[in-house]
This record gives sequence, structure tokens and C-alpha cells, in this order.
Amino acid sequence: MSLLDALADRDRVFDFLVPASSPVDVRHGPILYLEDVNVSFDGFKAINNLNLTINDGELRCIIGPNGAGKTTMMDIITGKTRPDSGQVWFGSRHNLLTKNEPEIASLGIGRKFQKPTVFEALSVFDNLELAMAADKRVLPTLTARLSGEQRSRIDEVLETIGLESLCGRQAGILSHGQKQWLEIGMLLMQRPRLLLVDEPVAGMTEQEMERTAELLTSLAGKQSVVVVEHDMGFVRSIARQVTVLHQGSVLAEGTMDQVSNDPKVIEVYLGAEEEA
Ligand SMILES: Nc1ncnc2c1ncn2[C@@H]1O[C@H](COP(=O)(O)OP(=O)(O)OP(=O)(O)O)[C@@H](O)[C@H]1O
Repeated sequence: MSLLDALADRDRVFDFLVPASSPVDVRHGPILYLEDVNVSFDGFKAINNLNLTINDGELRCIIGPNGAGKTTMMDIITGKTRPDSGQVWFGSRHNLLTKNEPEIASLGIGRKFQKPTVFEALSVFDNLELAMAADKRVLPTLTARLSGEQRSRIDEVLETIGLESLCGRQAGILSHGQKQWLEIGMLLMQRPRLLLVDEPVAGMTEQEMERTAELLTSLAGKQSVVVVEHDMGFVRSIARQVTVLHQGSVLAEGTMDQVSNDPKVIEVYLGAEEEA
């Protein structure tokens, strides 16, 4: 063990010594840990003593009414928004509050926004190749021809996202759902440890939703996946553990059956959803 590893292992105080590329350490705890996080915007508490733990390989769904703080929570994890107070750790080594957005991405946290942002003029294959280039470790090699290993990584991701037969087609002609899967594939090219996925099924057909449910559940285990979603049918189809946010805090946590029978959750969220 190097001196750096020894110091990093010894105490979190030495976090500043941990290189950004150091592996995520989940040997003794969760992959993502938020403790007593607070964020105010002009005096309004968007995140209020938020505590959240995501285990390695877990698929977690986050639900909650509009304005509950779901997006702000994702923004905090990815370094877009700095909390006023609290702790945010990626494994036991990486204090995310000391890192900026690119550093957090390079540690292995990928974020999928609601709207797909694929390169429409490029083929499906080229989109995936370009996403690999965003991984600085492989950038120098991509200026030459793809290595066998890189090609097989693209093939593997194409299979995962179910777009093998469309790999030569322009991304612009894909359906909305296929574009979403391609974008998830682009994130996978960088081998993230944690994927944050914002409203993946908005605007999808029933069939696309089913395929997305299969895709996200197949990713869990290999990486941790946090899905923010309003579509309760979809959440029910994929969720093992559900966290309900309300007014910037965790209102309830448990299986879908547990949270959907929780009177507090029915009052602030599910009741309103059913009436809508
Ligand atoms: N940059 C900002 N400035 C001021 N207020 C903000 C800002 N970002 C978020 N808010 C407020 O913080 C609260 C939480 O917003 P957030 O977008 O995190 O909720 P959400 O749960 O993602 O909602 P939705 O389901 O509608 O996407 C809201 O009241 C919102 O208006």
C-alpha cells in the first residue's frame, strides 16, 4: 500500500490527498451517502436535512410531488449545486463536496437528463464511439483505429441497449425511446459506477416503457442506478426500494407496497396523483 493509500484509508480528513481517479471504496459502506444536506434558494429551503444512502449495485427509485427537491438532489450529487451544509460521499473515499462537475463525472457518476441529447447527424455506433472519447483514459488511442477491446465494448453496449440492428443508422431517425436508450448507452461507455436517470419514460410508448424497465433492471447490480420518475406504473414495474421526497426531506422509504400504503405518502403525493 502506498503512503497515499494509507493516508486516504486512515481517515476522511485526508480526502484532499485522494486522486480523482482513485477507485470508489464500497468495502465498508454504501456507494452514495448524503447526510443532513441543506440547500436554500433565496431563503427557501429546497433541501432540508436530507439523508440518503444508496448501496452498491442497487436500483433505487425516487418519487415525490413537484418541487420536492428531486432535481436539486441530483444537482448536489453531480456538483452542479453546492449545499449550504451537510456531507455527500461517493463510497468512503470521495468527498463530493470538494469536487467540481467534471471531477465527479470522471469518478464514475453519470447523469441522464430527461431530454435525449444524442448527436443526431452521427450513426448510433459513432455516438457510442464519441462517448468513449469523453473518457480521457481512452482519448489518445481513439485518434488511431479502434482497438479490438474498444470495439467489443461498443458491441457489448449496443447489445445492452438493444440497438445492434440499428448501429449504422443515423441517430436522428431513431424513435424517442431509442434515443433515450442510446444516451444511456453513451453513459455506459464510460463505465459509470452510479447512474442518475431523470424521468426516463416521459413521452415513451407502453412498449418502450417495458423495454426501458428491462434495461434499467438489467443495469442494476453491475452499477448502481437512481431513477427519478413520476410514472407510478413504471416505478412499480422496476422498483425494489423507493424513496419518497417531500419538501426537501425523505418522507418515506421502503418497497413500493410499503410506501404506497403509507398514509403520509398518500396524503402528499399519491392521493394527488390519483385525482390528477
Ligand atoms: N435555482 C433555483 N433558484 C430558486 N429556486 C429553486 C432553484 N432550483 C430549484 N428551486 C426550487 O426548489 C424547489 C425544489 O425544486 P426541484 O426542481 O428540485 O424539485 P423536483 O422534485 O425536481 O420537482 P419536479 O418533480 O417538478 O421536477 C422548488 O420549489 C423549486 O422552485
